[in-house]
Amino acid sequence: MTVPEPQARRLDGKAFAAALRARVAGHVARLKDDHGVTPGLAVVLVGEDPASEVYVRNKGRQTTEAGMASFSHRLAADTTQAELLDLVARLNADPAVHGILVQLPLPAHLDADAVIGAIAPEKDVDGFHVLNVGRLATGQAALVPCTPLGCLMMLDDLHGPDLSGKTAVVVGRSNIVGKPMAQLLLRRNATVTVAHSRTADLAAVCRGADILVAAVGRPEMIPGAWIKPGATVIDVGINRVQLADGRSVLRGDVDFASAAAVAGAITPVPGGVGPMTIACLLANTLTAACRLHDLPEPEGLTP
Ligand SMILES: Nc1nc2c(c(=O)[nH]1)N[C@@H](CN(C=O)c1ccc(C(=O)N[C@@H](CCC(=O)O)C(=O)O)cc1)CN2
Repeated sequence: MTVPEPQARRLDGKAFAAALRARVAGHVARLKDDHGVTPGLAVVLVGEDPASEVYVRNKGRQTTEAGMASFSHRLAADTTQAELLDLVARLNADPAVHGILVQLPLPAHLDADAVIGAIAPEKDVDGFHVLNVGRLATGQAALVPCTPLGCLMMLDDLHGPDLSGKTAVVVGRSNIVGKPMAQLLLRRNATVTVAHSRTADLAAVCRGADILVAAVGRPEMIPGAWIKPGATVIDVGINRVQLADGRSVLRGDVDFASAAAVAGAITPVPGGVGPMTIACLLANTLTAACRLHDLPEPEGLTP
């Protein structure tokens, strides 16, 4: 089998995230020195999902490294809805906590929508509360979901803040990625299509995209043949795949080898969008702290 030559620029999310974290840490140090405010992030994990354990540990470590206060709440898998809501109410009322994040997925017996709806919108650093969703959709100051915010920052860096005349296709319509990503691209004046599993001729729709964001959660579903030559490809998929030799590896929603031979720029998996998720969480926590204390927000951390 011949492996196609990569021609696309590889967008290094690890380096981008490290630079963003350093910027956030600088702002946090100034906030502490000038105003005596230490941004605080509370992360709630219910149960023992192994991937969530890793993400939550990384969130706590990176929060502390940025000079912020980290509050970790680990609850048993059989925690009741009432117990979880009680914790959220206490965090809402705690002045040392500026950001609250409940790690998803929650165990099946818990109602995630109700839990997210109970988080004070001004502390909802995930940007999942309906008030923040509505604010984003209507162009008002919102807290924006971390993964799409990270994608936007990488796109801004590559294309600048105006995507007028460009066609963007988002494959996937989740509340966490697909829908907010489409809103953010609209804000940048792109002409946006949201495609999904019921879209007719998905290949042709994708081939029309100057910017293609893949967020479907199906390993390597999008081949290079679906990509417009020179397009920017942002791969949000993080799929764990078992190889024939027994090894477990991470794969995106895009077939990297064939896509990189056609695209102009592409994010890899791992090391693309993933690391931006936690860096943007830190940025959102800083933004929330500034807003809660009525202080000016640092530039470039919100869309
Ligand atoms: N409350 C939330 N829950 C979940 C979110 C979220 O934004 N808020 N997103 C995902 C998980 N997630 C953060 O919580 C997350 C996913 C991936 C990465 C990341 O850095 N990925 C690396 C690979 C890591 C690995 O080896 O597994 C990469 O892509 O390079 C960070 C955070 C679901 N839940």
